[in-house]
Amino acid sequence: MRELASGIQLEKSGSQLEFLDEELRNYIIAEAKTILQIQDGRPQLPKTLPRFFNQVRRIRDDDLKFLKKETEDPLYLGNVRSGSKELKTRIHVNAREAIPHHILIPATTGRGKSNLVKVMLWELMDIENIGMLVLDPHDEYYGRNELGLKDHPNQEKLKYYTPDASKVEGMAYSLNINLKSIRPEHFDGIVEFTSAQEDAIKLYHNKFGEDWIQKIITGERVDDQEGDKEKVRPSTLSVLQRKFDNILGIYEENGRLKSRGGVFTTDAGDSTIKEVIQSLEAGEIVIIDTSRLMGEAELLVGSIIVGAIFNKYQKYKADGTLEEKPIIGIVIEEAPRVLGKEVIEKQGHNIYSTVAREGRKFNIGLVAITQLVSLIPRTILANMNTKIILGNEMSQERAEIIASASQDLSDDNRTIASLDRGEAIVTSIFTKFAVPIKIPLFEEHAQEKVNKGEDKPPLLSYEELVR
Ligand SMILES: Nc1ncnc2c1ncn2[C@@H]1O[C@H](COP(=O)(O)OP(=O)(O)OP(=O)(O)O)[C@@H](O)[C@H]1O
Repeated sequence: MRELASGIQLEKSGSQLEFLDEELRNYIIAEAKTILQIQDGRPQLPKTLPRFFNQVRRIRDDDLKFLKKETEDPLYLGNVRSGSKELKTRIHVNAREAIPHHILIPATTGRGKSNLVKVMLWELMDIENIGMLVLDPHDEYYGRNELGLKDHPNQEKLKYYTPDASKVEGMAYSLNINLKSIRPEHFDGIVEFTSAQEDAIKLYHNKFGEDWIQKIITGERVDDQEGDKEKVRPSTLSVLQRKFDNILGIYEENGRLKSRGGVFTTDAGDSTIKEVIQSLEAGEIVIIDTSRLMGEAELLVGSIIVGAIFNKYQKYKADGTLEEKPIIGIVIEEAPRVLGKEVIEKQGHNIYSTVAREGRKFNIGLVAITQLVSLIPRTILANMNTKIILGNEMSQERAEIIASASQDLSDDNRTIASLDRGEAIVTSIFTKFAVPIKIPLFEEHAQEKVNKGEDKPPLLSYEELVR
């Protein structure tokens, strides 16, 4: 009947077409898919179909009581969504489980990735024993000039490193990294060197130890044993000098080393890396404002920190103390820069791809954000056991996301394309089914808590109490 009516509509009267009995003829076809069966209040994977002619209705909060059971270390992601209707039921994952199993946030631009990460970090500020390293290329999480993590009531758990700390109101640390903190392996898989350049680096490192970069930049000669032949060709040395200038902003002028941007230096920042690692090991959230760094320098800073943490955690595992240590999470934007197939094939593994493959054993996980999932190898995608899928209009990307999801999303291709800002689907080995959620807008979500904190009566001093 409907098909016939639509034919008439096309050919003749269009929307002016009148039905004698409109109510009777109009109907909506809904396709249903069984995702979960609730038996005695407990969710189970469905083995049977609902009865024929069973009543169909929209989901209600009451139906989701089983989700309300207390999760340990709950990381709130948003509320359950039915279409674009938001329910009251809140969705949490256990942060201590989900982070070491890696979280992937795939989305095209403008769909609310940054907002989601802000909400997640805000929530993590309340959870103990989780250290988060946040490489922040847009300097958007701390909230320098607007509401941000700095406004959280637990702000002492936050450490913010930025190149211009003195200009920041509130507690900020200078992002200075001494060249001596950088070792050749920190560049692995991040910066491409020819084999001649790699040999030169090895030679300088062997000969000058932690001063190796400095000596390359000042062009110190490395002569070979026989004394008459240079082991490093001048052209190789000058390419290395140019690379370090580009990446680190370090160059020589009138016999002195200069630092463009001031992040990498020779005269400060001896303890920065050590302090960051201490904070992470104390379960704090460390934001590194990398907005002034070149992409490679940002990855390098992360590589130095993550490499050191990874080594430490390997040792903790070996000596049986790993479980006493906080979980470590690393937030990285544009993840294909380090997890991309091409990058790994061409430049070999880097510390981030090592964490993606092996971090779970050492309680270290990634929160990887990307617009282009298809660039990441399936083996790595399959290892990312929680995916918070935001809207994506690129069909190839959707296909990859669906193929690597923890639940069957094969019918959800169009749904993913039409997800509005802040709407997402959470698919995870830690949820029984792929849950559609609405992520709150950070400003509203955070303001609620800030206001609540302000409503609290001020703490009384001892004198006031005994008076
Ligand atoms: N959960 C949400 N509810 C309502 N509005 C949202 C939500 N998330 C994001 N928005 C709005 O959408 C816009 C884009 O958000 P956001 O910057 O988080 O997106 P993005 O994916 O990180 O974008 P980009 O890739 O450009 O950084 C913002 O103006 C924000 O206010």
